[in-house]
Amino acid sequence: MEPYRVVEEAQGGRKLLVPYRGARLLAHPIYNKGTAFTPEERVAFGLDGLLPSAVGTIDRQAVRAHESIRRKEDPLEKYIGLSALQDRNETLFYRVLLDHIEELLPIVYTPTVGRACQRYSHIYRRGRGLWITPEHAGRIDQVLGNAPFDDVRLLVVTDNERILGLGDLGAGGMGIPIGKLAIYTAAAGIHPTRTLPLSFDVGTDNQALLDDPLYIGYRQRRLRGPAYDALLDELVHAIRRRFPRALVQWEDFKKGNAFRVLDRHRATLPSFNDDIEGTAAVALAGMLTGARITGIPLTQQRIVILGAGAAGVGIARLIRAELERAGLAGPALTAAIACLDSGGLLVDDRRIDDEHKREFTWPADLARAHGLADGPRDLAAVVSALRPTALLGTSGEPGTFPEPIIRAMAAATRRPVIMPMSNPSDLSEARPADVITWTDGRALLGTGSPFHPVPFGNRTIRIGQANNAFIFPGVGLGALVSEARQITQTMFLAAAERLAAEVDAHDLAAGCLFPSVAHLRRVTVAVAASVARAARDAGVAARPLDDAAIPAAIAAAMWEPSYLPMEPA
Ligand SMILES: NC(=O)C1=CN([C@@H]2O[C@H](COP(=O)(O)OP(=O)(O)OC[C@H]3O[C@@H](n4cnc5c(N)ncnc54)[C@H](OP(=O)(O)O)[C@@H]3O)[C@@H](O)[C@H]2O)C=CC1
Ligand SMILES: CC(=O)C(=O)O
Ligand SMILES: [Mg+2]
Repeated sequence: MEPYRVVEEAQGGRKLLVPYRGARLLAHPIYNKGTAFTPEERVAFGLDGLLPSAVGTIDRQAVRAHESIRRKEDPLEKYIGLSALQDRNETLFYRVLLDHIEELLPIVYTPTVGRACQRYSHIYRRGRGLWITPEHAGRIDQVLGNAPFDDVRLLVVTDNERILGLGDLGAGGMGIPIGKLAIYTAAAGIHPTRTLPLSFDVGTDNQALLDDPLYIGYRQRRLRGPAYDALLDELVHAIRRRFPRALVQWEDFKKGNAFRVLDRHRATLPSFNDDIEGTAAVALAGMLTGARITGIPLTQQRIVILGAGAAGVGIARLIRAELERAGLAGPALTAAIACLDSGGLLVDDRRIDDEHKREFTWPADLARAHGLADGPRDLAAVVSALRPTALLGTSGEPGTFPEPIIRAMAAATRRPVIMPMSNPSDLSEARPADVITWTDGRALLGTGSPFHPVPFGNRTIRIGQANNAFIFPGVGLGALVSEARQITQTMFLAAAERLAAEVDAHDLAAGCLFPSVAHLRRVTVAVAASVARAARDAGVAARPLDDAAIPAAIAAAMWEPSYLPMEPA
């Protein structure tokens, strides 16, 4: 591990201390400036003759790099091109990503990252981040010492078992931590040297991968049970020791491990599960924006969630917490949220072994009071009986919001909130153009993956993205600036409320539940400020900041992708 060092100069300038020269410097993505090395730097760092004559600027380089990405037609080729740029010159990669965030987020993130994860072993070029396997047991601390930089503040860790809605993708899941951290850097300005993607590669039960001669991962069936826990405990303690200031984001673990790992390590190190908690905050934000548009307060909404896994349970927990804060209690609180799994509505006259589902299981009496005593309790029956004002999908099953159900929603509610949140796009519970047609343009929509705007009548409807990308960068940034020791539920409530508040009057009038992704960086700063405040108020901030001090602390923590003058280290 090496330090990344920037020195402040007396005149207020900043210089980067660089430990490499010549070809090694050009090959280092963190320090490389390509054609933008100045004539003086070319002499000082032994680069003369290694670069063409013209001295470029990052602006011109960004135009060239963007042109070459645009020329590619296949999104997967664009992904490969962008990864190559990231591996060559990270500053330029982030500059291009930020300049074209709406166009490129669907490449580095959902939906294309899903395809990249599926094809990972076949498109693999170069390692990034760390891969921890059972072969490292007993020496994980030493392996963490091989990370390229020493002051890591943020890790995104996956065990690859539930990558988006695509299931167990083995070592290919690494595309997700890499993509999430790219969003952290683009949206929250976390410097790339402070981030570390980590694949907890404990094997795969995906037979096609095990049979693939090109598979790059740990070619064994998944480690499970106490051996899994012991390896993860070792990893967590090694992270604590090596990177004592780091926050960990657990990502795309399958439900059982997702809940267990989160609970087991919540107090060991600042950590959160993005699929359970980040997703919940984006869903709650969508509900709060919906309430702003319709004027129906959250406490009077009837909410149905299709999918009672990690995401669905997380959403139900956070919405319930918000409802409790608003004074709802008892049976009214229970009745406000109906959750369904593949067996239909969760009711206690059914056998439900999953303890997390039981948190949202209705007493049979409540189901009976709503006319759901006998007969099917599938989504169609539930929508017909409850006449919900909001329908959220976290099932990972495409087409599970079919026309009759959406039409029934629209018949009962003037402006129903409909959020098919499953990823990637092909797994969305419904396609926005259909939902808009079936509701005569009245639905308030949010989708997990990006969809093109939909023309309807004389207007074009922008589809808001109900994706945790609007939440986790602000939660991470707010937690880091306040040096939060734990990530609390109140921090996610604050993030959700702030995201909803960031939807402007124009978007509200147009019926958009979320801001445009083009504003991701501005929204992230706002969310981070609210999260830092919530961390302070919850008493978990080692650096409790006054409201007035928060904006400056956030601005100081954020990196802009531009080149610094260099000096030999
Ligand atoms: N937009 C966003 O920001 C996010 C979206 N997601 C997406 O949510 C999806 C689910 O993720 P996750 O919760 O982790 O997955 P899980 O596997 O934990 O949960 C899936 C749930 O859906 C239920 N289900 C599956 N098929 C049906 C069906 N036909 N009808 C009703 N219920 C069904 C399952 O039922 P059973 O329990 O009976 O098997 C289970 O309860 C993924 O596609 C993921 O990409 C996740 C995180 C963030
Ligand atoms: C967005 C996300 O985290 C997921 O689909 O898993
Ligand atoms: Mg996820």
